[in-house]
Amino acid sequence: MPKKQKHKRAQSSSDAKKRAQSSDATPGTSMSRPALLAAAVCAVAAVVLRSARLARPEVMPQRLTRTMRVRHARRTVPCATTSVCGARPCDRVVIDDWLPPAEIDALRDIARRGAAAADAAAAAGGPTIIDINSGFVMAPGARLVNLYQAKSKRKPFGGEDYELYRSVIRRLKAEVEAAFPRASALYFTAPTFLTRLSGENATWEASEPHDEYYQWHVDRENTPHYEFSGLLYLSDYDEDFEGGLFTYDDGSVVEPRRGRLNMFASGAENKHRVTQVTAGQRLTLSFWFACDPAYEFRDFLDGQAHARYRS
Ligand SMILES: O=C(O)CCC(=O)C(=O)O
Ligand SMILES: [Fe+2]
Repeated sequence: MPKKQKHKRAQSSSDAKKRAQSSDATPGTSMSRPALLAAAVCAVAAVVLRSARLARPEVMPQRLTRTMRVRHARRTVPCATTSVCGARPCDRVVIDDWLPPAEIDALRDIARRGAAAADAAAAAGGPTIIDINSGFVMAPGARLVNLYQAKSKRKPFGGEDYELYRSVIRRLKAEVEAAFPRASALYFTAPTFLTRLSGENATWEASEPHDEYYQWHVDRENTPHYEFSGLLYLSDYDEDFEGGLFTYDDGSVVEPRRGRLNMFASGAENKHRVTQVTAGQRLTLSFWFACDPAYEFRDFLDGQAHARYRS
């Protein structure tokens, strides 16, 4: 070891000894008590600041692109109408990376298996709507298929699929209740869908009034007991598909991104539509919550059409 360096080491070890002997030093450290206290105060302040930053919602950008990653973006929107729920926020909230990629892939696979039931008869383009509860799959040009009444003995979904679906819905409920705090509970309601919007048939065109995804609409005007709407995107804008932007009528846009949870109050303040998908496939899980317990959909994977809600 070069002399100079040796000296430096020896010097610093004797310094350390001196510091340890000093009455101001904390046993086992080379820091004085005041310095240690200052460091602890700084560390606590950093944690407090960080959690304050995390607790503060971000403001939703006018166009939330796929590559932006928001932790909890909110736009405050005044309510356009009152509802049976009474006072509640009418905001729009987006949370990214809400579900881990493995669960997104599993939901994508459920959608793929469900949609396959209609594919033989359907034109590839347009929306395919899969109602996991009743088993109905609806696609343009195809007759209505019921997955649970199909002649084939092979059921499209198994126990693990249902378990995942139920668990996702349970977590969604907690998230919607946290995003839109109200005095009383919310109830998961029907219908709920996995939807595939396909751009693969260039000749397919949206037409009034049934292709409502592509038309301006208010969810509560279509289904009066909807209080809060939610969409969990299972595919990436510009990667998995083209077109397919979620657009509010005030011009703000949400680009779908895998794992992006898009929630909003279902009234006229949040009129929206989806622009036509022009290539690829766009997959979404859509769900709604009511505030009237009579519309609660308890055992929602019972294969029954949702003529009755509470089981
Ligand atoms: O898929 C979307 O982004 C929106 C779908 C929608 O508007 C609806 O299901 O009511
Ligand atoms: Fe909608």
